[in-house]
Amino acid sequence: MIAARGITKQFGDYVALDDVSIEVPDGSLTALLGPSGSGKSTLLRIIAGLETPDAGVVEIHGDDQTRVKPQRREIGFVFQHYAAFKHMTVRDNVAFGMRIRKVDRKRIDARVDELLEIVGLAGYHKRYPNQLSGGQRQRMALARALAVEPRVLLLDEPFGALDAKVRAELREWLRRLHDEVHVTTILVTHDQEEAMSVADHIAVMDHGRIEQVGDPRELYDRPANQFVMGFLGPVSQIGEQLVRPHDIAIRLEPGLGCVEAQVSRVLHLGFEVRVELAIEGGDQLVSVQLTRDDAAQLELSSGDIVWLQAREGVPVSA
Ligand SMILES: Nc1ncnc2c1ncn2[C@@H]1O[C@H](COP(=O)(O)OP(=O)(O)OP(=O)(O)O)[C@@H](O)[C@H]1O
Repeated sequence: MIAARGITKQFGDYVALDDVSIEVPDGSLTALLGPSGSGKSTLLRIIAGLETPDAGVVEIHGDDQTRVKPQRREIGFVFQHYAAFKHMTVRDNVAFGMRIRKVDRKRIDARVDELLEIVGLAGYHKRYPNQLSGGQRQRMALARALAVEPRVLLLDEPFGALDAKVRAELREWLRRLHDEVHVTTILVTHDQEEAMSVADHIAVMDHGRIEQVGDPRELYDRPANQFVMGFLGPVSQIGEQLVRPHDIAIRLEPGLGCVEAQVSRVLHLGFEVRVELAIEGGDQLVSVQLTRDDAAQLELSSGDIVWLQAREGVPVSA
C-alpha cells in the first residue's frame, strides 16, 4: 500500500494541500481527479519525492519514505510532456534506467523486447522519438518507467497532450496494461470520463483537499456533496436540488414536489432526446435526458408547460 498521511503543502501563502490523507491499495489503479489547481500534481510529486511536504508522511509498503530521495523510492513516473532522450533510440530510452543500474546486457535486451511488446511497440527498437506519434511516445515513456520494475507507477496527465481519439484508445490500453502488469498506479487527471473508465478507485480533489474517495460507481451514485456530484457528470438544478439530467421525470400534470417549467428546445440526439427547459426564477436552462420512447409519449414541443420531478431513489444533492 502507498499512503500519504496528513500532507500539507504551502507555496508562499497559498495552501496547495491542506491536511490530505489517502491510501492506495497494492495493485490498484487509483485516480486523483479534480479541476486545475486542486493540488493533484502537487500530491503526486510529493509521493514521488520531487516535492517536500510541510507536514505529513509518505509511506510505501509501510516504510516511511518522506525524506527519501526520489531515485531511491523505486517509482516510475510519466508526465504529460515526456522528456525522451531525443538522440537515443527507443531501445536506449527504455534501457536507460537499467543501464544506470548496471543490469547486464543480455537481461536488458530481453527486458526491452518484453516491454516493447507489452506497450505495443515491438519492432520499434531502432526508431528515434521524433519518428513516433504522440501516443507511441507516451507508450515508450510507460515502457521506460516500467523497465526498472518500480513499486509504484505515477502518471501525471500522461495522455493530456494527445487528441481525443488517441486519448480514448490509450485509456483502454492503460486499463488492459494494468490488468496484465498489476503495478500499483496513481493517475492524475482532470477528466472524469478518463478516471471513471480506467480507475478502480478515485479520489476527488478540490482546493487542496480530498472531497471523497470511492470506486467510480459509488462516487456517481452516492456523491458526498454538490462538488463531487457536479464534477462526475452533468447536473441540473431543480429548486434547491442538483439532479442528473437522466434522473428527472417530465410530467404533463402538476403534482407534489414538482417544479413548473417551460420547454425551450427539444434536441434529438440519436439514442437520447435532450429537453432544455426554463424554470421560473432560474437563470440557467435545465437539461433533461429522455429515452426516445419516453420523449415520443410526451410529444413535447417548445413553449409547452410541464412539471419536473427527481425520479425516486436517485442521487440528488441539496
Ligand atoms: N512550485 C510552485 N510554486 C508556487 N505555486 C505552485 C507551485 N506548484 C504548484 N503551485 C500552485 O499550487 C496549486 C496546485 O497546483 P497543482 O499543480 O498541484 O494542481 P493540479 O490539480 O495538478 O492542477 P493542474 O491540473 O492544472 O496541474 C496551484 O494553484 C498552483 O499554482
